[in-house]
Amino acid sequence: MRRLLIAGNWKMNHGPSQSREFGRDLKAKGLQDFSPEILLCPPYVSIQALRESLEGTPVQIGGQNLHQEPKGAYTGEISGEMLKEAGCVYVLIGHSERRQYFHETDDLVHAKILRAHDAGLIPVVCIGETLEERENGITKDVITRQLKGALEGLSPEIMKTLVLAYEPVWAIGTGKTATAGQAQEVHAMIRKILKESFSTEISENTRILYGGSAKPNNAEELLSEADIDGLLIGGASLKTEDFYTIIGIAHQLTNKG
Ligand SMILES: O=C(CO)COP(=O)(O)O
Repeated sequence: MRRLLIAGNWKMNHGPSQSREFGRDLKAKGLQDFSPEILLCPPYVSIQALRESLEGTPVQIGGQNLHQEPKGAYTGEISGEMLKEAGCVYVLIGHSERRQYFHETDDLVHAKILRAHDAGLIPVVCIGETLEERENGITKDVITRQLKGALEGLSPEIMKTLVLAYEPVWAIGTGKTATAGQAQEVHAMIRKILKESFSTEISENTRILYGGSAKPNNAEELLSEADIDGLLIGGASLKTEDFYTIIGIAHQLTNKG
């Protein structure tokens, strides 16, 4: 059974005071009886404020990235251990903005997954094709390459907890959501690759989130698809009301698998 996961990626938005305010507002709405797992990934400096303001709620905190080494002379970077100590449970790895602006490769994504696991964090590994790749009809090749590059050789132990997020680059921050059908098609393909590369069990148990202009008005349609096990939300996760509404929609739909 795959428990739905509703995750927010705040990217470079919401400093400590805004995060605290968001946390207070969300907590005030009451989250105790919701069935989906809830995750928020704020900027590093806001982790503590958000965690403290959501104390006593089921909301979990995640990092947006980590360095592939455990420590050392890497100015401006953050380690998995530090994220863990700060209270993170998850960490995003290989987001398309990291791949595009910070030149992260599939090999680096693979190294970061291993590091996250060693640090006791659950990786949320992001994959997705660009508009050009989709228009050239190579979505399947791109997804296959990203998946194999990131996951090949990982132990069943890591695969058992790891979460995938399919985020078509052309749908991120553009207001252009993949249709539920387009997303489902790729999610089903990802599950097939997992089955071929690992096992039926891993394929059936791995959660695959969708990300890219997910909003209150399309959440139900997306989450109703058989292979969509949650959402990774950018813009709409910055507003308490929108994020809360999406969690409520997921609650109504409960688990998959
Ligand atoms: O990149 C995303 C989440 O990681 C999606 O961002 P938007 O929801 O703003 O399109």
